[in-house]
Amino acid sequence: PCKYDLCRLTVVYAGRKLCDMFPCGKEEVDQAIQSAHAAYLKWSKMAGMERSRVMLEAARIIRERRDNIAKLEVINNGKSITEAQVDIDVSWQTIEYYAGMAGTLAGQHIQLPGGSFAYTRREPLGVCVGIGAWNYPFQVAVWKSAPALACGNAMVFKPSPFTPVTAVILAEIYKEAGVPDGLFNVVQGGAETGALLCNHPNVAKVSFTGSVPTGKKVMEMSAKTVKQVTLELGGKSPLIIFKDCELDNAVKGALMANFLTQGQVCCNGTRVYVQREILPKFLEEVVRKTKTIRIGDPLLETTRMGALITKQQLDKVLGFVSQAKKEGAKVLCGGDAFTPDDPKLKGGYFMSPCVLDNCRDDMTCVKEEIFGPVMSVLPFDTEEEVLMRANNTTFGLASGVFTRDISRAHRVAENLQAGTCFINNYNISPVEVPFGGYKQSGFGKENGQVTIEYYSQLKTVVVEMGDVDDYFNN
Ligand SMILES: NC(=O)c1ccc[n+]([C@@H]2O[C@H](COP(=O)([O-])OP(=O)(O)OC[C@H]3O[C@@H](n4cnc5c(N)ncnc54)[C@H](O)[C@@H]3O)[C@@H](O)[C@H]2O)c1
Ligand SMILES: C[N+](C)(C)CCCC=O
Repeated sequence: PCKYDLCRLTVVYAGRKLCDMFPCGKEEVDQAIQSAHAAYLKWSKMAGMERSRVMLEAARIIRERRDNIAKLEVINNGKSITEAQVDIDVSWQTIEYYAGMAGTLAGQHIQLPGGSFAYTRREPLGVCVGIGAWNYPFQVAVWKSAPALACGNAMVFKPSPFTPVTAVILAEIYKEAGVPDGLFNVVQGGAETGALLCNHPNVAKVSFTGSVPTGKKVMEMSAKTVKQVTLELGGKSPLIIFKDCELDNAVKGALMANFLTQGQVCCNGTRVYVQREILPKFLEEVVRKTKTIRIGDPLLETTRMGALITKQQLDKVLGFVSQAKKEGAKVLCGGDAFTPDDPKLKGGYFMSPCVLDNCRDDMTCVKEEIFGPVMSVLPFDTEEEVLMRANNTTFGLASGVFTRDISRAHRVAENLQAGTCFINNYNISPVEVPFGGYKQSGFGKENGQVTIEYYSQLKTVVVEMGDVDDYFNN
C-alpha cells in the first residue's frame, strides 16, 4: 500500500476513466534520482556535439510521430487537436534549438600578468528536477528537459497527476534516440511526490511550473539545500487596447489572449482594458466572435475549444462567474457549463467561453487568476491611468498592447511590469524567445539562449605560469 497522496489516482477523459496511476513514494523517487545521477556521469562527459546528435534524433522522432502524440495529448488534457499539434511542433523545435546550442557551449579565456591566465568552463549542474502543470503537459516537459539535457544534466520530471501520459512518451523517445538509461526519468504523483523531489539532497535544481502558492513551497523546500530554482508561476495579465488600434486584430488578439486551451493558460491577458471611445464596438465584435467558437469533441479538426481539465476546475471557474455577477459584472455571453450533442462527451467538463462587461479593478474576477475561459473587460481613458491600473497587481507574467502608434507601443511595453509584452498580437512564444515572469509570477526564464544560464554553472580555472610569491617569508 502506498501512503503518498491517494493510493491510486484515476485519470479521466470526457468523464470516463482513462487509467489508474500509482504515485511514486520515497523509494521510487530515490531510485529515479540515483539512476539519473548514473546517467549524468556518462552524459556530462560527452562532447556537446555528441549530445546534440542524440537530441536531434529525439526531435526527429517527435516530428515523425507528431499526430499520434498530439492525439494522446488531447486525451491527456482535453485541449483541441489543432492546439495539441502546435504544442508538439513547438516541442520538437525546442529540442532542435537546444541541440543546436549544445555544441556551442563554451567558456572564456582571460589573460593575466606574466603569461598567467584564467579560463571559464560552462558545466552542468547535475540532476535537475522538473515539475509540470497540466495545461501544456508535453511542451512543459520539453521546455525543461531540452535545455537541461543540452547542458549535460539529467532530469527527473514529475508531470501533474491530472496529465500523467505524455511525459512518459517523451521519456521513451529520448531513450529510443540514444540517451543513457535514466537520463530523463518520469516519476508520477502529486504534492507529496513533488515534495520528495524538492527536499532530495542529491538534486541540484528544481524548475517548477505551477501556481504561486505551490511555487512558494517549492522555493522554501529547495532553500534547505540551496538548490537553484526556476519558478514559472501564475498570472493575471493586462491586455491594453487603445482607440487607434486596428480593431479587427485587437478583437482576434483578445480571443488569443483568453481562450486558448479553454482559458487555462498562465500568461493569458484576462484583464482587457479598452479605451472608452471604442468600447461598444469592441464588445460587439468580441462577443460576436466568442459566440461562434466551436466547442466540442477536441479530437475533431474543426473544434476550437475542448474540455476543462477536471470537474473541480470547471466548478471553480463557474464559481468565479457567479461571484462576478454578484459583484456587478454583466455576462455578455457564455459562462455556463456546456453539454455537447455527442453522447460520448456527456460526462466532459465543457464550458461556454465568457465575456464579462461592467468590470471594476476591485472585483474578484479582475484580481484573481481564474484559469478558465473568462475575459473581463474594463474601460480606461488615458495611457497614464491604464498603466497604473495594469501594474496594480502582485502578478507580472505577461502583458499586451494594441495600438498603431509605434512610440506609444514601446513606451507602454517599457512601463508594464511583466516578463513579456506582446505588441499587436498575443500569446506568441517561439522557442527562440525567452519566457518568464516578474514579481510573484516567478523568476528565471524558459526558452531562448538565456535559459542555458539556468541549467549550467560557470567554473573559473586560474593558471599560474610563473613562481608562487614568497609572501609569508618576505
Ligand atoms: N508561468 C508558466 O510558465 C506557467 C505555465 C503553466 C501553468 N502555470 C500556472 O500553473 C497553475 C495551474 O497549474 P496546476 O494547477 O497544476 O498548479 P499546482 O501548483 O497545483 O501544481 C503544479 C505542479 O506542482 C505539483 N505540486 C503540488 N504541490 C506540491 C508541493 N507541495 N511540492 C512540490 N510539488 C507540488 C503538482 O502535482 C503539479 O505537478 C496556474 O497558476 C498557472 O498559471 C504557469
Ligand atoms: C504557449 N503559450 C500559449 C505561450 C503558453 C505557455 C505556457 C503557459 O501556460
